[in-house]
Amino acid sequence: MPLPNSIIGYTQADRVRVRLVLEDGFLLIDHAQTYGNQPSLGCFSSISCVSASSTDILQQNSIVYFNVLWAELLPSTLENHPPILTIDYCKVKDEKKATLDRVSFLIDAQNERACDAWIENLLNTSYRNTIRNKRLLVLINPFGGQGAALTRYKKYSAPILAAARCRVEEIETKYKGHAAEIIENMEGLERNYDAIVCCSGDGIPHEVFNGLSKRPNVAAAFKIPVCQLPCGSGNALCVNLVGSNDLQFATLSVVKGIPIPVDLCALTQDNKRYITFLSQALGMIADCDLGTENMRWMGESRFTVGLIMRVLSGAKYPCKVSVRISHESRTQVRQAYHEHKNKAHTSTFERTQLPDLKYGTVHDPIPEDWKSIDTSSLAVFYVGKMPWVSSDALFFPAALPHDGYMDMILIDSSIPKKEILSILLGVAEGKHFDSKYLHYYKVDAYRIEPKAHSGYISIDGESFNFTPFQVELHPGLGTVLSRTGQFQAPGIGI
Ligand SMILES: Nc1ncnc2c1ncn2[C@@H]1O[C@H](COP(=O)(O)OP(=O)(O)OP(=O)(O)O)[C@@H](O)[C@H]1O
Repeated sequence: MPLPNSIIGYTQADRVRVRLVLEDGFLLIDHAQTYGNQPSLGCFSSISCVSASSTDILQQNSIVYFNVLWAELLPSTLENHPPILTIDYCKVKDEKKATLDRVSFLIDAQNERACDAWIENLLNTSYRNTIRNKRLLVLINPFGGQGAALTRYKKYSAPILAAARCRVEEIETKYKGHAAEIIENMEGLERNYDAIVCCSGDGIPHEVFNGLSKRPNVAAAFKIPVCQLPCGSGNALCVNLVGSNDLQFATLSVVKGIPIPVDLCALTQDNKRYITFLSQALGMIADCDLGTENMRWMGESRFTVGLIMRVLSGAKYPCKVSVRISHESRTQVRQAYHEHKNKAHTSTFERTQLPDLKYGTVHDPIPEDWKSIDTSSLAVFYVGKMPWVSSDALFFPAALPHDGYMDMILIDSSIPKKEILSILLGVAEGKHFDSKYLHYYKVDAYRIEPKAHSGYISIDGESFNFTPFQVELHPGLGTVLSRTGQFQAPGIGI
């Protein structure tokens, strides 16, 4: 028997009769059915009053399925009091901010069974693209976001996860590297969880991907989606997957997110092998990120101030870059972007072991077909696998989750200082992409060898040794939870 797609209920406050209809894309809470085109006689407790046209009714009294968390029928506890239908959902503003809310209706006792079936229909539709009652492993860095991560999680995220009836295990990280250890060693991780949620900055996801790479069955481990509740100082993973760093909106996206495969990068340095999911930087960006700790008192502007100081002083970062470039001109990069943008996501990775390194490690000879760029005057070396590197820096507008390339930006310090400044201060909207003063390549492997004795290397925002490293791609190795199945970035025009 098909499940019913509408049910009659009554508002609790004034017993106004309403029809709850499962429309295409949203749940309609319809006064008009009862009263024709007349204004309604009352209001719902949590939804604004309806007064004018049917368009207003639609706009004001509908809940998009993505925002529906749960619905249930509470049997009546008092004699002669009908059962109550409750619908928990997130009120969403501008596709960026969310708040938890609930609407409730009285149901005729004789409609109880029909209402149960309707609820099933509503939940099936609301969770069409993802798992219901997700089992979540939440890793909380209590020091993330200047020590506010735990409090913010409890206040803003936990209530939404509870409303969605997720089954949650929370673990606080106790020291640097703890998240990687938890993920590497947890028994039954693949069996017991539907997602790993990093309640942190980008440091914990970095550790999680590295922990997953050490599991005995790497293919199964990397199928667990990783996602982020933005509770750190840098929350790029969330910005790319959710399109906002509002904690409640991100929590809704954890509940409703769609698993998608993402390329991950293998990095070798000294005698170690790592996974990096976001970015690798040397030069001004790494310097401003990691070398401005003494300016933390300035808050977020330390990065901009650090940048201006370095550009004005003509800072240079001599190094040798050897790179396997797949798309070199901006036209080729655009073509590659549009070719891959709408391709179906199919993860090709099936072996149980971490894939072999196609190009060896940083200690092996450099393949002959790699291009060599030997420069004493590099200003910026930045490689990314996701468009946003922070909520206000769209450094890699052409990056895609699963195109098999990393995006590389090189800027030489010999260009006019005002051009470097305008590029770096203009990344907020990704407008630098068309600047003739920078190189923007799609690459699939590279090595960088710094020539100075000391400096900063930033990998996913974390500080690494200042020694040569080499990176190549593992296409589609990782899985993340995306709000829409894509990265949330404007992309680049044709
Ligand atoms: N209990 C802990 N004590 C100290 N360091 C920790 C702890 N838990 C996690 N860490 C480490 O803190 C680092 C930063 O974490 P995260 O990215 O979550 O926060 P953040 O606020 O963005 O920090 P930062 O501004 O330092 O990047 C990571 O390297 C992580 O391993």
